[in-house]
Amino acid sequence: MIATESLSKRFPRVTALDRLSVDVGPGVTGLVGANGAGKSTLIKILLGLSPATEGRAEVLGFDVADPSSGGAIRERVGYMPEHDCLPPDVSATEFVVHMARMSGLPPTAARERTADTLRHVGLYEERYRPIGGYSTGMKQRVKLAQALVHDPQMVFLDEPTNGLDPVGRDEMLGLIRRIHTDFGISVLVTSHLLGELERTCDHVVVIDGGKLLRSSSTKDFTQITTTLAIEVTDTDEHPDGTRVMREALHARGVETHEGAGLPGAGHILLLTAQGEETYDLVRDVVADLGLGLVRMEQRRHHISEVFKDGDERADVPADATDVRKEAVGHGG
Ligand SMILES: Nc1ncnc2c1ncn2[C@@H]1O[C@H](COP(=O)(O)OP(=O)(O)OP(=O)(O)O)[C@@H](O)[C@H]1O
Repeated sequence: MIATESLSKRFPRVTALDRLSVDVGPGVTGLVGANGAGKSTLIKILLGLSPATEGRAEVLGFDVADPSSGGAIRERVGYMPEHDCLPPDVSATEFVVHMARMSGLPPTAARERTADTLRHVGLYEERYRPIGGYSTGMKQRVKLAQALVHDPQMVFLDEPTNGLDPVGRDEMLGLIRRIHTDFGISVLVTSHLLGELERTCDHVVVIDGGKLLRSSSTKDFTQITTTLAIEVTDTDEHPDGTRVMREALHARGVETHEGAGLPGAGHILLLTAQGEETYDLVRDVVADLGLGLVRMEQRRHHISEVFKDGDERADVPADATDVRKEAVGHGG
C-alpha cells in the first residue's frame, strides 16, 4: 500500500526523516515513535502536502512526487489530522457532507454516506449539534468520519487517541480495528503509545529521529515465550498461598522468580516451562496444597520489551525517552 525508499526531509535546523525505507501492506499498521520522531512529516509527504528533500515514496502505486498523483491519492486515501481543525459553528453533518463534496461525491451520495459514516463512528444522535459543543472524544470521531466518508482504500490517522481518557481510547481503538474488519479499509495509525498499537495493529513500524528502528508483524513482536506465569489463591490453611506454592515447587526442583513489574506482582510466580510435564506438575502441586489456581499462562513478549532490547542495539537519540518511559510503563 505504501513504499518509501531512502526518504528524507530536512528542515533548516532538523532532519525530520532520515533515509527512511519502509513497506506497508494491507491491514492495520501502527507507526510508532516519540514526539518529534517524524510521524506527521511522513504522513504529510505521503499525502503530497509537503515535498521530500530526497528519496521516493509511493502510495497505492502512485508516486507522491508526481504532480498528477495528488488527486488520485486524495481520492483513495482518507486523512485524520492530529490537531483540532474543526469549525465550531457547524454541525457534524454539515461538516462531513462538505468534506464528502470536496472529495467529489455528488450531493445525494454525500448526504447518505455522511449519515452512514456518522452512525458508524457513534455520532448519529448528536449529528445536528454544532461541533463547538462537542467533547474531545466526539471531535475525534468527527475527524475520523470525514476521513472515511468518501469510502477510501486507506486512511492515515495521526494520533487519533490524543486527549482521550482510557475509555475513550479503547472505544477509538475498537473503531479503528473495525475500519479494517468491517469495511476492508487499510489503516496507517500513528501513536507514541506502544501498548495501544500492540492491541490494535497487524503490523508495527517503529521510527526514531526520522530513522527506521524496526518494521515487523505484531505477532513477531509479541512471540510466545517459554515463561509460565502462575497465580494462586490464599486459603485458611495457607494464608500466603504464593509462598507455599513457591516452596512446594522449589522442593520439587522447579526454580521460580517473582513477577516484578507485572500487574498483581507479589502474587505471581514465573517459571520456565519444560513442556507438558511442567503444567502437570503445577496442577498437582496446587491440588495437593488445596489452593485455587487463578491463572497459569504462557507469557508473550510485549512490543515494549522488544523495543527496550532494541535500545541496546540501536543508536537511539535522547529524544526517544518518551517512548522508552511509556514502554517501561507497559513492561510485562
Ligand atoms: N515545518 C517545520 N519546520 C521546521 N521543523 C519542523 C517542521 N515540521 C516538523 N518539524 C520538525 O521535524 C521533526 C519531526 O516532526 P513531526 O511532527 O513529524 O514529528 P512527530 O513524530 O509527528 O511528533 P508529534 O507527535 O510531536 O507531532 C521535529 O523535530 C519537528 O520539530
